[in-house]
Amino acid sequence: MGRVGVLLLNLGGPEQLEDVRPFLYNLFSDPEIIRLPFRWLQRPLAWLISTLRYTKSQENYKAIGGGSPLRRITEEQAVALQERLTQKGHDAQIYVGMRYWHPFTEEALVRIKRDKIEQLVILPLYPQFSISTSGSSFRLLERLWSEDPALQDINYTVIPSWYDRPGYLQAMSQLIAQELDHCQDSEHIHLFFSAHGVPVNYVEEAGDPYQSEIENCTQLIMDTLNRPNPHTLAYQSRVGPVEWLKPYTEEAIPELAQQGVEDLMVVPISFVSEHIETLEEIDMEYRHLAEESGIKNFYRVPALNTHPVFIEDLADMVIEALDSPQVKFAEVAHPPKKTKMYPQERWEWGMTTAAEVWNGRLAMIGIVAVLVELITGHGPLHLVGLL
Ligand SMILES: C=CC1=C(C)c2cc3[nH]c(cc4nc(cc5[nH]c(cc1n2)c(C)c5CCC(=O)O)C(CCC(=O)O)=C4C)c(C)c3C=C
Ligand SMILES: [Fe+2]
Repeated sequence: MGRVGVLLLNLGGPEQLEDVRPFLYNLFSDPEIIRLPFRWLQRPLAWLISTLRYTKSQENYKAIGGGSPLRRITEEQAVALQERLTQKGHDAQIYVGMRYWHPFTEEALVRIKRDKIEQLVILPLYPQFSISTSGSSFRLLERLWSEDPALQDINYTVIPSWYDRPGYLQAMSQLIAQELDHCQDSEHIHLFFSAHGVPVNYVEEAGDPYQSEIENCTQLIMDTLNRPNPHTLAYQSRVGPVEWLKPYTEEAIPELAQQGVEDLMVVPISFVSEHIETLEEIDMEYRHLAEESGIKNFYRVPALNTHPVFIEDLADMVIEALDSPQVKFAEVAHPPKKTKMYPQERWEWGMTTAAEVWNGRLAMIGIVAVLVELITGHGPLHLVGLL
């Protein structure tokens, strides 16, 4: 086997407050983040949204110390992974490729070429696949590969998602168990799995497997944890006016409080590192909301970061990927679209949406017929030659 490299993919985050606006511009310029009917609208809209959003976003980054810790933690994960691979007898160089901030994916590829890597394992640091995260990075890589013959010489393989790996599930349940064991009467604590949301149309129309992977992952973690605690899954970090996956975290927390839940433990589920959405959104905004809603004890399970069981599993994933048939971008970058059937297209008898739509259509034909007769002096049947 030639020189081995591992490319860790993540989203990236602004390291200082001045980075927030250009970071948001990069994020919203991505058609996998905002899906628009016209490509030419993407950049003007990205400029508008980043301009309108950055001061509020800067306040959030200020609240967690002035920048995202995502780069530092991802680089620590890279070092830990390299050490674990070495201990397992595998010499590999690890690269970090962020989608929207430094070190950009493009920068990582320059280093990969410079180091003359021959075998590359591409490993997204998102346990579950979404078009908006791993999918976006895979599409970018697919394009960069198609434009660069030097990259085409590298034997690469992609790991699309890994939420069902026993090591990852074990590490997550260890973190939850540890947190529960610090509390009294821990069996009464309600476990609240909070995943990053995506717009509903990603799942229902674009075929994003994200929701089903998140649901399976939650169940697998609960099975591995093997404790009697009740649990709920909800989705956080909604952006913009369209409908996102439900229940929304900000609605589910007060609802649980109303049902009498007093002890809530939030488990961040779609992230493996601490970042703005754990440190600010969960630890500050949702904690405040929970306390206002009547939750007495609010706990949060930490992100995996460099948890040794997790790093061990990443190392095993890399070794297994090197020994398995290669997975190419074309297989993972484009999930098959779903053909959505709207309720008004599915015929059912009775006072249904379909009947209402057909009544409307027939009424429109009637109105047009009357207008035609008023204007031409002849009815439609006369006009088509039937009378
Ligand atoms: C699985 C994880 C993530 C999914 C799915 C995801 C989808 C998604 N995100 C936005 C909008 C924003 N995301 C932002 C930051 C951000 N998002 C994730 C993860 C997922 N995003 C991470 C790891 C980060 C970086 C956090 C950091 O520490 O800097 C932001 C910027 C932060 C803010 O202003 O709130 C935005 C905006 C959309 C629209 C989307 C799906 C379509
Ligand atoms: Fe996000």
